[in-house]
Amino acid sequence: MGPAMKLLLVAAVALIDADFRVLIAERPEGKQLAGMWEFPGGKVEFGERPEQTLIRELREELGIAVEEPCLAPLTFASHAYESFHLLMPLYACRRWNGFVQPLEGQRLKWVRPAELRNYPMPPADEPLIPALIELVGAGPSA
Ligand SMILES: Nc1nc2c([nH]c(=O)n2[C@H]2C[C@H](O)[C@@H](COP(=O)(O)OP(=O)(O)OP(=O)(O)O)O2)c(=O)[nH]1
Repeated sequence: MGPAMKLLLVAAVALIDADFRVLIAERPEGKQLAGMWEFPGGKVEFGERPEQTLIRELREELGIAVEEPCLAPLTFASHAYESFHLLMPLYACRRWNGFVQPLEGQRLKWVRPAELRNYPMPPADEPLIPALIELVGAGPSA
């Protein structure tokens, strides 16, 4: 065993629209992994369940309201970054209230799962793409 590594729990969600596209957001300048495209979400705070984290983050970051039964577990990432080990459940969500807005100034894109590979994503995210393709299909352009 190597030195003890901090385990970081982050909840993420693939919002899926009526055209079978998935929402990704660009990580802003100044943050770790800046310029990479990621799924909305964030760190699970003390006392939170991952579903509560997502409901909170989706309200804060995108201005939409999601109900817990609409968050379906899809897959997860387990990835060793240099200074922590990321454990990141990825949920899928097709229903929400309100319109997605970039409330934190982040760039947003709706993309077909098969096109996710055209966007630089954090290394933890790449293994998650096949599960999304499987779930919603690659789309007509693939
Ligand atoms: N939300 C999200 N985070 C991801 C993904 N892939 C991935 O490696 N991460 C990592 C990046 C961060 O280290 C961590 C998420 O933390 P965060 O977004 O809540 O926090 P942050 O690094 O922006 O820092 P902070 O200022 O909010 O503390 O998980 C992803 O698809 N979505």
